[in-house]
Amino acid sequence: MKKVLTIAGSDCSGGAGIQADIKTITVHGMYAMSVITALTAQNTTGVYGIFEAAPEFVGQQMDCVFSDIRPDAVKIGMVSNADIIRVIARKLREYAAENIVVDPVMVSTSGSALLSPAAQEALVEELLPMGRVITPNIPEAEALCGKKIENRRDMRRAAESIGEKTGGAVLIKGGHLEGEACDLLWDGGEPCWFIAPRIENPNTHGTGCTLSSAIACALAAGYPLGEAVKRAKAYLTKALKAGLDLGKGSGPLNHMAGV
Ligand SMILES: Nc1ncnc2c1ncn2[C@@H]1O[C@H](COP(=O)(O)OP(=O)(O)OP(=O)(O)O)[C@@H](O)[C@H]1O
Ligand SMILES: Cc1ncc(CO)c(N)n1
Repeated sequence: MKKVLTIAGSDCSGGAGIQADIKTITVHGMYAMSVITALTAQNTTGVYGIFEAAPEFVGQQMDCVFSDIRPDAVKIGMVSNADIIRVIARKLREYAAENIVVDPVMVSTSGSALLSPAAQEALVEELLPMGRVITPNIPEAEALCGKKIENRRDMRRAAESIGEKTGGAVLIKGGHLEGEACDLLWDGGEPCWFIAPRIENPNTHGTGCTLSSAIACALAAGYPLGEAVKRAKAYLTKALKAGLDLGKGSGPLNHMAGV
């Protein structure tokens, strides 16, 4: 059985973060492991509290995972502070982790900041260059390239500029633009578009977490990056289309509907 590790924050409401990742990995028929960087008190209406893990404890969790059950792929989500980011980067290097997908989580779907400015800098310097692919959404891509993104042309320019900075592939998710749900993968050559119809479903809590863990699963299964993104997007689209409607705000996906 393939093993996939998620390094992320806990979402007690179950739709994003560690919980979304474990559900996604499990329905892909893979063995899920988790290194928890922070506990969040959140639900479909917002993030109300964040309790960060001590950096040494994040390191200890990584030692326990890598020294025993080596992951075939690693997904990184919310990492919250610079010291945690540095420990994660050091341990990933120490264990020569493979197939790393970094979702540079900065803001929640509900608009709350999940990353401090100092942590943003550490993320860019230390963690993004380790990713086989990084998966910013539109506001995150804007923060990373310092320019506004309003259309597909802007997405293309941003992907190239971010990719040149980090040295790896970039998938910019277009969920926050209007019209079709277009994501752009840039891996050094001609960019590749992944286009799905926009689903009229306001319940999009955890779409980004779910997509990045599904990409990690496909990489663990041995698919090349383009195929991994294609499969992950198909999974995400099905999970969104299933039309689960829970909570008072932007609700979660049906992770079970995707496979
Ligand atoms: N209404 C929608 N219909 C179809 N696909 C969507 C829709 N909204 C988002 N997506 C897709 O979901 C994936 C995640 O994109 P999105 O831009 O929502 O990420 P995100 O903001 O990081 O997510 P989150 O912060 O909610 O976890 C992308 O593949 C995007 O195209
Ligand atoms: C813990 C966590 N990670 C990521 C997101 C992004 O949606 C969230 N809301 N919560």
